[in-house]
Amino acid sequence: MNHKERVMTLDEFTIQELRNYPGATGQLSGLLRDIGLAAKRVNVEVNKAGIADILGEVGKTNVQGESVKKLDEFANDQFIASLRTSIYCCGVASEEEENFIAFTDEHSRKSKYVVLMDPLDGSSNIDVNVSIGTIFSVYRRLSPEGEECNLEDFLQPGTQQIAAGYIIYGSSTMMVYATRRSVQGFTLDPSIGEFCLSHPNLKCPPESDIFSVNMGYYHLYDENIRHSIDHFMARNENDRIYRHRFVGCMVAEIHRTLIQGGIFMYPAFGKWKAGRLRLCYECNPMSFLMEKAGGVAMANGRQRLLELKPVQLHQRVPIFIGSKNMVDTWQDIVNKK
Ligand SMILES: O=P(O)(O)OC[C@H]1O[C@](O)(COP(=O)(O)O)[C@@H](O)[C@@H]1O
Ligand SMILES: [Mg+2]
Ligand SMILES: [Mg+2]
Repeated sequence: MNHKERVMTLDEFTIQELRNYPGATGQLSGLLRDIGLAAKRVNVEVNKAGIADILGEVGKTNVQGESVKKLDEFANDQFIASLRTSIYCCGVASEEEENFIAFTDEHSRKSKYVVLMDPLDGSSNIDVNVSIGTIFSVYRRLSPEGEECNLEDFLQPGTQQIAAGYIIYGSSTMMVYATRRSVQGFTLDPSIGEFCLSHPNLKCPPESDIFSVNMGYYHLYDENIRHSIDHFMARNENDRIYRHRFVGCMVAEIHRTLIQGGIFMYPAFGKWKAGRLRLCYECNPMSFLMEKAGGVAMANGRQRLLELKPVQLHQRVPIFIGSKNMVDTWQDIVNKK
């Protein structure tokens, strides 16, 4: 790189955005910077997980009955602490907390945003050094500013999101977020400890040769879902070849899909009759981001995921998300059956 070309940091970028939109108050920018700061703290622990006492389980289960890993708990505590300190957030809901948390101090009560999050996504990858992530979603509260936030603030349809994004702790650490205007990707430069704008104005390619689904459950999926998956599997050498990927971490699947295109599916089946992934803090934020990047996100062959009205914080939902043409084709197949 020419030494005169300087990559903008997250802080610099959000300040520049403020200049472009003079009506903006800077509160969302401040909130995104606070989330970025918590992510850096989590990143430090993730990076030394093998030598710090951070691998393995805490020895308790969360509200979903899943075993909590030490890193799940650490990430949850870090993000909540940052948001509590932030003057831009009045409350948070997390995968690891049964109920939402309303921040009661004067500054927090006056702020207009609530945050929903999966502090550590892809938990089963932690102990084997495979990509993990954090997912977040930001809504403007419905309750009056100055009061404590309430459950309805957190149960808004995904279409109402103001911003959403993820942090991927992968071979490098990135923060990617969407606002109503665009999707921007920042890579953590460890030499200066800052997220730097590396992937401006991300767009999901409309077509790709990658499909992603847990094939271990193939025989448990409904017939029309199996049929739609079959479409991506070559039967003879003249068939179009698709490549299959499954990382076991939604953040990693979405990140790959955003950059290289493809379709990621997590259908309902067996014990996950309502789907496996969570609507409010996994599927809604990723669907918002994917749509802002030109992709599509469905809850079934006919239902746009973002239009669902959540009825509870930890609700689950099936998801079919990714490149526009591929999800459109998938819909045609699944609706015909
Ligand atoms: O291996 P399985 O059972 O298909 O589950 C994989 C899915 O579980 C998840 O890890 C669930 O998220 P958590 O790790 O936050 O519970 C997703 O990221 C991933 O897509
Ligand atoms: Mg998750
Ligand atoms: Mg999680």
